[in-house]
Amino acid sequence: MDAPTERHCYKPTLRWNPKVEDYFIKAYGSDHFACISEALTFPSCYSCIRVNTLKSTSDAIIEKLSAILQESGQHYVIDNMNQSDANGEYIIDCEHKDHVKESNVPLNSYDSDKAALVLSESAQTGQITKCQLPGLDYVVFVKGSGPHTINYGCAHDKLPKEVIVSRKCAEAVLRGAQVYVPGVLACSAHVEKGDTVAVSVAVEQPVQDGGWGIGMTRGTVLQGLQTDPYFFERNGLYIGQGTTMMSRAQMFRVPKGIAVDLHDRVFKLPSFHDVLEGEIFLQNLPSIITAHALDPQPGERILDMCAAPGGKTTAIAILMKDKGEVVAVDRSHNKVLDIQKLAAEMGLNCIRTYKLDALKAVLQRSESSDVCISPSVAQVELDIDCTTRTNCSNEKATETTCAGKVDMQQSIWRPRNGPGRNNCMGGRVEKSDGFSPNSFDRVLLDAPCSALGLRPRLFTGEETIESLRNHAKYQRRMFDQAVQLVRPGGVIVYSTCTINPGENEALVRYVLDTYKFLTLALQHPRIGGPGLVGSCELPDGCIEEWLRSGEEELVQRFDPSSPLDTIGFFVAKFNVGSKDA
Ligand SMILES: C[S@@+](CC[C@H](N)C(=O)[O-])C[C@H]1O[C@@H](n2cnc3c(N)ncnc32)[C@H](O)[C@@H]1O
Repeated sequence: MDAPTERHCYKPTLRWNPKVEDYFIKAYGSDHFACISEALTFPSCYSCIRVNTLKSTSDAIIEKLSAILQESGQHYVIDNMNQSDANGEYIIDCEHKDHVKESNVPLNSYDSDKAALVLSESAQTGQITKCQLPGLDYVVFVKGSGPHTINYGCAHDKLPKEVIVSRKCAEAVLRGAQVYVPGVLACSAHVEKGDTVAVSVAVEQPVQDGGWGIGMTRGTVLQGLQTDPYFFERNGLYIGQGTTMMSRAQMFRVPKGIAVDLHDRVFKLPSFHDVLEGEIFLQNLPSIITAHALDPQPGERILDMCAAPGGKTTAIAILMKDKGEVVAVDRSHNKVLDIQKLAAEMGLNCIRTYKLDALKAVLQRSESSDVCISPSVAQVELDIDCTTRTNCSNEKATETTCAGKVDMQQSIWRPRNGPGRNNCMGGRVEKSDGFSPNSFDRVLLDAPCSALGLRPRLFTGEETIESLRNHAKYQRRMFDQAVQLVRPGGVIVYSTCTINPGENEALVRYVLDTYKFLTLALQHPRIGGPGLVGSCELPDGCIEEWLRSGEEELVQRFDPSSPLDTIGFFVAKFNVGSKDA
């Protein structure tokens, strides 16, 4: 067999909107941005698992996972998970991270040395390791490997049979998933069950109207010729080789199932789909650290403003030992059901879920009375809001003012057999009209964002300067609601999974300039890097202000090209002073 070709390899290049690319180059410098852009196309080389400490322990989970991995015959590199380099910096051993050293991204001076030390200790235990950072021993890492070079068996006159998958499918496959039927876009002719196929991905290309698109009909027959759709565009976009689980005809006839068993992968990452349900949750390290930074205490009342699917909600509830109240809201009905399902799986009772637009999270009061009235006075919604109050262990005085009217409504609407798990009636999604001002001890705003930190990403061209600005406006309006809902003396944590400074440092600037009673707070643990200081001129001439000197060490910016090898993420924590000042 011939050696792998330039075509049959994994060397993707991210396509950015040119103005967005210019903006990021101004923000990061061209070398650093090139590293970030490259890192985004790779998955992290380890899986991060949060253990539900109310049901199990890290040691028990490590034992169970080892047994599961051994049984499933999944092949992993069983060498050092993490190691410190000569400077004592925290390096996760990963073959594709060569560019990390070139990028010279500084690790922050806070906990990075400690992280290096404790994580290098954990390296000695092998493939599955417990996080040694103080307070984070409920986090377990499982190492993967890659990128691997795959020999697709190309000879001069013979090309492999092929399957092309959608970008979303490929991004999931790079994280360890299988190739499922709905993700398959095209396949070679005469493919039968059991054939060996090379799998590549079709990434959006510029189209005539100036946008981006996939000009391929699902079910396209590939001839192995240069006239095949996306032939040249797929150079360097091969993600693995596998065995078909069904014929070509079936792939485009059946609605579901595994289409290709991808046994030779560019990245080998363990798949924990449906494994140890309720005992563990697969979660990015920065997300775990965000819940930790909020520092929720048992008995407190916490608001998670954009909560679905509930990763951080459940992390918060566990940190509170399931004591107190975590109010988890999301604007999507189905996503609220996801939070309920996760809370039930994890056996958490302190979580109450609501469908609510976070932009309208502050309850409106009627001018003529002290009674809380929603703009759309829906009876069932009033009842629901008050069900929470009657069950709440740490009600706030402001909320008891509704009691008279509430009792009446409850007698009409309360279901006979009472509320079920998490006070959700039989999986129903309850609507909320909002919450009283100053009624939460802590608020988490894990804002919807451009998600330009998620990994792996094979396309980013859809974001424009305008769309980035719209995300930022939306986040500010949400933050305005958070400020009203948190009590004086409370805490707000803001986070995003984007590398866009406009949604991160610029939000912090807006907050500190607008609300003088908010101050940036120290976060524990702090292993992310410093924030960006200064300002940047946008293409339309507007100046975007970021952090001021001294503020940068108070936020955590997780750089995807840094040795921590996480997704791109940002966390800011604010202490809330007296609102009268
Ligand atoms: C970044 S995700 C949250 C992830 C979640 N915190 C977790 O850790 O599992 C953002 C969420 O915000 C929700 N969202 C977007 N706009 C919203 C709005 N106006 N009100 C409430 N939720 C909203 C989306 O439905 C999405 O589930």
